Amino acid sequence: MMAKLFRAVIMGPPGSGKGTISERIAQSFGLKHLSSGDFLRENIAANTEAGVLAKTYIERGLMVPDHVMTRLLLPRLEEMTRHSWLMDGFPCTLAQAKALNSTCDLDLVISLNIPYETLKDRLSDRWIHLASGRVYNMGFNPPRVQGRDDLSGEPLIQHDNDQPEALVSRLRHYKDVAKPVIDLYKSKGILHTFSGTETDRIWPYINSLLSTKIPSRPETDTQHIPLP
Ligand SMILES: Nc1ncnc2c1ncn2[C@H]1C[C@H](O)[C@@H](COP(=O)(O)OP(=O)(O)OP(=O)(O)O)O1
Ligand SMILES: Nc1nc2c(ncn2[C@@H]2O[C@H](COP(=O)(O)OP(=O)(O)O)[C@@H](O)[C@H]2O)c(=O)[nH]1
Repeated sequence: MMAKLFRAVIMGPPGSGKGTISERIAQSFGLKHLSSGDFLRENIAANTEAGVLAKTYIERGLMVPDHVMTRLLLPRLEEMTRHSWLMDGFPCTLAQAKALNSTCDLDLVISLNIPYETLKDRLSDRWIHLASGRVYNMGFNPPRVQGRDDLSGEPLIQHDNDQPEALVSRLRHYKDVAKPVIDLYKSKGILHTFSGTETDRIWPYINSLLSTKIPSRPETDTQHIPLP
């Protein structure tokens, strides 16, 4: 019998630890970590029609329009018929959530609720490897060689919009657009919210929630993760 696949979304403001926690979930539970930012970077690098369009928004520090995001992501998700996944960075608007809803049934949504001061401190110290999207933090998870990506050895950069001046408006925007999405998932009974200032303290709670839903062993290319 074909086992059911597990599909989850992680939401939270910039700097809330979506990427960091997604990596831990992927490692512990074998879900594929999908990231809207990674899909966009791939499409930009490959010069696809959607990638060329998305680039014009990202370069101006703007969100990519919903119709571009859904055109880019939904076909990729529809192809994922053999893997359980965790999506980070999508949906981030109600229109995106409705479009996702028409493609698949989510099992679980994780929402991270992190205080502003914590976000500000983390982001002002976030260093990024542009080509891969890998992130570092000089205190929390520093690179092995200062200023260099662990895998490629290429230089790390900081985004202007991670600096405190840009953060207030990014957070306001997140709150406005995420609220109806969070309300939607709450009404479906699949929303789980985690609050705190340290990823290491939030992680055990997420880990134990997921342990009740999926076995903690890596998924191979040919296996489906069965639900208990
Ligand atoms: N779901 C989405 N809808 C619209 N635009 C998006 C979406 N996801 C990503 N983008 C755009 C805006 C982002 O500036 C850009 C890169 O995304 P991402 O790698 O997630 O970085 P980010 O630094 O803005 O997010 P975060 O700080 O939350 O990690 O792509
Ligand atoms: N100091 C500190 N930094 C953290 C913690 N969790 C994540 N980070 C760092 O904070 C930044 C934002 O995390 P990230 O996972 O990119 O968040 P995202 O924007 O929600 O995807 C990164 O530089 C992480 O390395 C934490 O508990 N403490």
